Amino acid sequence: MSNAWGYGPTNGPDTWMERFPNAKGLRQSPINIVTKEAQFDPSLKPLKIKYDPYNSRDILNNGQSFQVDFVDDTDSSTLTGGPICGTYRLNQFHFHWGASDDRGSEHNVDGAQFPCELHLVHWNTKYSSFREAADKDDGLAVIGVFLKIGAPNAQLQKVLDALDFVKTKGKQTTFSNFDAKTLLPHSLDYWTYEGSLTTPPLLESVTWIVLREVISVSSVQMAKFRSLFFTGEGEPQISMVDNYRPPQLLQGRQVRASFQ
Ligand SMILES: NCCOCCOCCNC(=O)c1ccc(S(N)(=O)=O)cc1
Ligand SMILES: [Zn+2]
Repeated sequence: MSNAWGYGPTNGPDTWMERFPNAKGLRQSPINIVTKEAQFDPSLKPLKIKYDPYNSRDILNNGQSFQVDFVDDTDSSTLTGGPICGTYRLNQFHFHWGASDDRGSEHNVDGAQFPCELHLVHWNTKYSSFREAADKDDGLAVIGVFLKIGAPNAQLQKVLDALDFVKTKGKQTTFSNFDAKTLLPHSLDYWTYEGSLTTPPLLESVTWIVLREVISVSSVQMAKFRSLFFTGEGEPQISMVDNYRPPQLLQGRQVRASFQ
């Protein structure tokens, strides 16, 4: 397993194309969003987000990030409207962050990086499961939310308090009754483009929906993210930081805006 992909000097994003040919695909993510080149599309609908706290299940350190998993066997936590057709179910959310506050997000805006980026991952219910949807052109929709250094975020703190129990790879613990909607900013204005998973297998199946408005996170809270480890219990500790893929080529894709 030593050749597993990761974010280190020998298994990081620049090596991924060796085992995951999608890395050289034409709809890879993340990207740098050049705001002046994003075209307002009046046909884009408002996002409709309905999350039921009852569906939150557990929190897991998967060795690349940590994720909060949701029970997705009913349509009780869904994304509809926006650029997508049909109903997509919330499967999990997770984050990407840096070793310091000057980097960490995957998408950039006009060349600027944020210290952290939240991804809420949804799958198209025209397919029978996340796994079946994961490699379809219209299989997944991910909402990206930037975190900016500012006031402490009380809703985020509920997630961060659980990190003490999932410090190392493979650890998980129950995480119930969490309302993911409380992590969203007031405005649901967004940019959208066709892209991919930002980690191997880099499947080109994601409609990206990146929110324009940021949510806040304090520097102390960012230090909590950095207290996790990529490595498993009993292994030499490697801090879980800089778990982000840099921006990829646009390859002629259009980024649309839901706002003027
Ligand atoms: N293992 C072969 C089949 O793979 C199925 C899909 O990959 C499953 C694991 N990866 C993910 O679920 C997954 C989900 C979201 C993102 S991201 N960062 O693009 O939001 C990246 C990865
Ligand atoms: Zn992600």
